[in-house]
Amino acid sequence: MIRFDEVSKTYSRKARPALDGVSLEILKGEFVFLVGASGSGKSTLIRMVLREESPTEGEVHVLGQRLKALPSRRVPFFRRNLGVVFQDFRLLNNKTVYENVAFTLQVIGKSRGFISEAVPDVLKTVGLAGKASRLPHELSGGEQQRVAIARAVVNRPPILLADEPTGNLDPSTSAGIMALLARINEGGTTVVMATHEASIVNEMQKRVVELDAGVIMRDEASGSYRRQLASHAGEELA
Ligand SMILES: Nc1ncnc2c1ncn2[C@@H]1O[C@H](COP(=O)(O)OP(=O)(O)OP(=O)(O)O)[C@@H](O)[C@H]1O
Repeated sequence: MIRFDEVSKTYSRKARPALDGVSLEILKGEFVFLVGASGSGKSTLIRMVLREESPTEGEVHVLGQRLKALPSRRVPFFRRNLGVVFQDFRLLNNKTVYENVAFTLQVIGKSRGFISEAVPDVLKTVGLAGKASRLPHELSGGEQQRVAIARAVVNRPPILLADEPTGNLDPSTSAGIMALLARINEGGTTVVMATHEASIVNEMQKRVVELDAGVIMRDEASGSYRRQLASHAGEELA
């Protein structure tokens, strides 16, 4: 689904690399947390999957496509396969919940009939069936993030990328968003989520890829926010 082969990224020649020799394979249907300190390269990795950034060295493959070989004019079409959610929701503030979700489908040329079925369906999935005509400012933060998730998945992309999707939410609202992401993942969507929130990662026990200064220092099939020592089962390292 997603493969990084020895990928490095240096934004400017003087700076240290944001990613440094990263090799990684993410399979269909996986739920993967990207963790690591601020500046460790999580967002850079996500932006590379979207082909918003290109590697300085190495190759990125997404859905069988070698991204380096993808012509720029085909990038918008390629991105239809990728749902994206950010910390700051990025909704269109003058459009209703319904219009925010419908808009993405209009842009890619879906028929009115398709849109009028798909939008109520996905709003129901994210728990916003009764709020279709609200404007974003009439919603709580958690509800706004649900709209953003609805918009990201309405076209049923095989991959959902989430960059700190719970970063602006309180713990109980975050738990609801994580339950929603888990449900979307159970439907077969591959989810890659960058986060700083230890409790969420510890709770979910999914694959954890930890970056440190652009290097993968840990990749566990079912892990916690911090590396666990086998001899100290259950006890976290500081
Ligand atoms: N557009 C850019 N131009 C120059 N340097 C950048 C750019 N984007 C990121 N960097 C640098 O690359 C490194 C990795 O940044 P990145 O945003 O990928 O980290 P992160 O792990 O997502 O951090 P955070 O958790 O704070 O979002 C940092 O040193 C950052 O300053």
